[in-house]
Amino acid sequence: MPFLNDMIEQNQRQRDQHRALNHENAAPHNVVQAHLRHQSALQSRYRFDVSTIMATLRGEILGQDPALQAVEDILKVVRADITDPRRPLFTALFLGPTGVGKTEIVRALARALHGDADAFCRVDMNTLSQEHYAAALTGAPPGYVGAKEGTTLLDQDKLEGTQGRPGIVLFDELEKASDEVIQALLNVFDNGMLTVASGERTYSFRNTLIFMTSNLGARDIQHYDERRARFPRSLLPGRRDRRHHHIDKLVRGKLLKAFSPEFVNRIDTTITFNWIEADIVEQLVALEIQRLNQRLIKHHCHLDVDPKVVSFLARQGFDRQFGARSLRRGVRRHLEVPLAEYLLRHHHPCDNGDTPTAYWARLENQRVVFLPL
Ligand SMILES: Nc1ncnc2c1ncn2[C@@H]1O[C@H](COP(=O)(O)OP(=O)(O)OP(=O)(O)O)[C@@H](O)[C@H]1O
Repeated sequence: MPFLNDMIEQNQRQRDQHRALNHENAAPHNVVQAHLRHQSALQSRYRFDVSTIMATLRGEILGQDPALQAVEDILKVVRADITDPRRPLFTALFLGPTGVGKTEIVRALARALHGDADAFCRVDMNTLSQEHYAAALTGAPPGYVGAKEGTTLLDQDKLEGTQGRPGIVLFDELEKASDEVIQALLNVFDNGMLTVASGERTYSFRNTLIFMTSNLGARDIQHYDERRARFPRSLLPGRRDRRHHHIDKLVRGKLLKAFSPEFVNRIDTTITFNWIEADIVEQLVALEIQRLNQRLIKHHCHLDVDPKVVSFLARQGFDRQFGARSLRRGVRRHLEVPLAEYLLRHHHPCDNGDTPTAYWARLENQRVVFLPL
């Protein structure tokens, strides 16, 4: 009878697994396999879907595959709920040039995880370099000017997250942090706790994804790239891996000069972001227009742009040195300003649901159509 056969087989399997687990000389590999087979369900307190989050991130962040891969790896380990409970869930350091998506990836993650791009606690290390603010993070003696600042610097809810979703904190411009702040962070990396303002308040980072950004080495990357640009073949897509490898080495060297090995050694992942390359510039412009359209929803309008306009904005707005920010400036100048003028003239808050009539302009002899939704 198939049913009996199944039961006999299952019993035999369980006996084998048991024997494998108890066998003194069993190879570790076998033990892990047997043990995994024994587990039937994932027992995780986290309630998010890694592939859904990654699909959102991949739609929002372009040209940064190694960084996206690192975030995916982080999320998998967290979702499986196998991180060390006495430490932060993960610490990642994002390095590289300006305007390439280091902060945006954290915003996109906050949006995908918590439904709000600002649902993360951002600490600007530049501000912390002022002594009295630093005291707010490191714990000032009572009566000291920084002693009461802890509550304003760290947003406990955003930092600690919820039972099913991790909190997110971003320490921006890490290279500007003072030695005391770095020491405080080192303790956080070690035991996931931070006591500030003379012991009055304790923050737990044990359910927190810690991200840090730094522009360390950005100037060296620029010089290196300028030298390479004299040899156009070196900028060909096929050479990118070698170039990225070299830049990564350069930046890591800088990192070790700026911070102690103990600090660097406690960071789980260090990623050097790529320059924005010419071949993704049009996609970035299209993405900026998509973001603008999201913001236009509340005005019941939509912007319809001819692909030739996208090419124009990509051509004239791109400056590699300033990354995607230069493109945003082009979109603002050529699209946002005329649209804002149009909205102010034709779309009054007291319209009572009236939608504006379609508007269109010419940019580089191409149509930019502004449609009522
Ligand atoms: N790779 C990218 N994909 C999509 N959008 C990007 C990307 N890089 C930059 N952007 C756009 O440019 C803006 C600026 O990027 P971001 O704030 O991430 O810069 P950054 O790398 O953190 O630079 P900085 O070190 O100067 O803070 C973002 O808000 C986003 O609109």
